[in-house]
Amino acid sequence: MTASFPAIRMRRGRTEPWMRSMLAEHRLHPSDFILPLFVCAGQGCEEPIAALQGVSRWTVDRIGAQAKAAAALGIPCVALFPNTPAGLRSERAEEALNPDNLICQAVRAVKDACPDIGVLTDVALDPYTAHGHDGLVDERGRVLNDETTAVLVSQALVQAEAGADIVAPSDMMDGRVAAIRAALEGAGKIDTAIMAYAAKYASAFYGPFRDAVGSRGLLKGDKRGYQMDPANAGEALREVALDIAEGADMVMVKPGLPYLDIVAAVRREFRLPVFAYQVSGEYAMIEHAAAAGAAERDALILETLLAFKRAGATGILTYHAVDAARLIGA
Ligand SMILES: NCC(=O)CCC(=O)O
Ligand SMILES: [Mg+2]
Repeated sequence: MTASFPAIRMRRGRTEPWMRSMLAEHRLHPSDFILPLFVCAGQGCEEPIAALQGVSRWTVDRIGAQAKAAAALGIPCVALFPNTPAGLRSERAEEALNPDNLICQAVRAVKDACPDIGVLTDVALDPYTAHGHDGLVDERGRVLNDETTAVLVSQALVQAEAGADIVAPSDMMDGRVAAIRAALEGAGKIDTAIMAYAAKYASAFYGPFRDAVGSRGLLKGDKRGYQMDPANAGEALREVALDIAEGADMVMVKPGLPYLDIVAAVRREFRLPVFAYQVSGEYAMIEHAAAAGAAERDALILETLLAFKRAGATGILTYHAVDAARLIGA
């Protein structure tokens, strides 16, 4: 017999839906997602965010219902972000330490409405500074590392005290994970976890988020003095190794899709949960592509999210979490 047929027919595994389902190496589940929620001042309000079509800011009295709806879909955790009123933003971000600020009120509201969902809060000063940077700045406009870390420690404690389950330093200061861990232990907050934004890149994909939290136009200069250079991969592994050594329970890579090589490398190198943040610009690209008729929205959502799983992500922070959980229908 002549070998006039392919020795191996890969297509046999693709013939029928049941076969494809049986052989799938990765799949999406609602428990893969963390839903970011934006909080605004006021009462009884939903404020649609123009730059993030389909995403809104919610007042504290309405945030609990959003978390409840997410939990009902099987989403295990929400990430809360405040749009601090302009009058409360300052050079030194004092409002970040107010135990009754928007974020603390929102944490309590979510916990009241839905005790079973996890609450993650961002530790960084950009929603509270008048200059839009994640930390305190010197007279030349450079972000001060150790002075900022001291404020971040207090901010993390205030959030943990309000009930945050996971504090997520997103500032990229050196040494802040160790300082926050030590302070949490000292305060008896031994179960408050730290998800370190370990490899956060200085990215062009954050634009719509700055609208969402009201810091667009405030930023003086850029964040390249503390966030990572998109040119670098090895440096990301060093950042992750440091955050692990300092006591991070889980790490994050951000943005998401353009940095899947980093997610995959972190997964290969380390044995701890690694999350990816599909950021606002990625969300906007999908929404705009779908609105322009370039591609089918639901398919884009599911394919991009599945790509994170394939790369090795434990979970994904995504503004599409609710849509995706509905689409999966698990
Ligand atoms: N610390 C949280 C973010 O910076 C989010 C960025 C985005 O969604 O563009
Ligand atoms: Mg670092």
